[in-house]
Amino acid sequence: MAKVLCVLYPDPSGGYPPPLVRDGLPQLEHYPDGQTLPSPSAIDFTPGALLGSVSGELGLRRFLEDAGHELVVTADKDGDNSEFDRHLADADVVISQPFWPAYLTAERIEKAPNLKLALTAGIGSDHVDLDAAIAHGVTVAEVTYCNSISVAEHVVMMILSLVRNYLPSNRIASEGGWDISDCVSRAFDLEGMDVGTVAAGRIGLAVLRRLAPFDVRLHYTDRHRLPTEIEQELNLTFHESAAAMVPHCDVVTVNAPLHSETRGMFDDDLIATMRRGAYLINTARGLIADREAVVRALESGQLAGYAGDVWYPQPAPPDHPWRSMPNHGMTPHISGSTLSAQARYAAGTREILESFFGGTPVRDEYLIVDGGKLAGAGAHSYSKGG
Ligand SMILES: NC(=O)c1ccc[n+]([C@@H]2O[C@H](COP(=O)([O-])OP(=O)(O)OC[C@H]3O[C@@H](n4cnc5c(N)ncnc54)[C@H](O)[C@@H]3O)[C@@H](O)[C@H]2O)c1
Repeated sequence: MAKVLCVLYPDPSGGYPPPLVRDGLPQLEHYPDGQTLPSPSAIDFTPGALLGSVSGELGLRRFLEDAGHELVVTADKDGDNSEFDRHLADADVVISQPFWPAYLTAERIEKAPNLKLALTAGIGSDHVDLDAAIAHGVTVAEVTYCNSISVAEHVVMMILSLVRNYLPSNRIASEGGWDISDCVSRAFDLEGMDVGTVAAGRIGLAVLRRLAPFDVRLHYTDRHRLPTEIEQELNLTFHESAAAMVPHCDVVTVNAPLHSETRGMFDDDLIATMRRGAYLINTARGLIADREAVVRALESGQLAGYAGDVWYPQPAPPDHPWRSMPNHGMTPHISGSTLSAQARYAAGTREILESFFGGTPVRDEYLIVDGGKLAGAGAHSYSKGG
């Protein structure tokens, strides 16, 4: 029987469970491109409940224990003496969410001789050293599409928040003020702007689709070009690279995975080629943007705003400069962990575990690494040497 080690974020400060805000969730039929929703044999949770924190256990305990497996759930993931490290030594499966990532470094994979499956309850498996997983025959899987639309909605929200100067204006209202000049001296309409996405995969394309009605000019770059019908439908301008695209944009959104080609992409040099006063929204991964370069660009006014929910490391330390830089709209890593998304990735996690323990193939679109190489969604979207 297997030992499943699951790393989740801490419970709410007010205790678990938090009060239910709404009754149930809307029913979806399938994902926008027709991909089937997660399809485990059953679920042992109520959709809409908080599943991603320690006491939520992704709704997995009954299923795993009934099958005779051991489930260990912890939020204690960092430092040499963490509970995660102690249990990793004989774990067969590690489950982690990108919001509170258990960094599966090469050293940690080395110390986990039984490890066969690293499962991301969410999307984005860069917290796993993929080269080490390849070398050690560890399968890496994630719940592809589970929160792509959740993130796309968040991106649209943050673009509008920055361009219209929403957050400072909300603060002024909350604090009893009526300083209209202060609110509007940084506020613009999005209409007519050039908006570009670095990557037009599930999230990037969903952002483009959602922005089209705003009467903006849409741009994208991706290593896979979109079908001509989609380019024509959305009137997209394709660019060969991010470097070729960003000088033409007022707003840039980053929606690519973190790997060798994207690490540190938004550095001083690339940001210097952007339009003065451009906005940069990064909900992909913190390390795609150079931490200090972003701060410098906001301080100089080269960027008018930066927003996102991804940092490095996570959780970010209290003195991380992105917490205090000017004109930012940062949040903790939340965009892909709405209660709606949690229901999908908890179900998808169970689906992957059912395949893994049942000896049937994990859906190809869920695979990042398998059989000692990049596979499935991983082969499409990642490069080795991340
Ligand atoms: N903030 C969050 O909560 C959150 C949630 C989900 C995903 N994400 C991040 O967003 C990423 C994308 O998610 P998705 O669902 O759209 O995945 P996806 O696999 O559908 O799309 C990724 C796209 O990136 C493209 N790409 C890869 N390398 C590139 C490069 N060097 N230049 C340009 N394009 C490149 C791929 O061709 C693909 O089209 C994830 O890998 C993850 O890092 C963040």
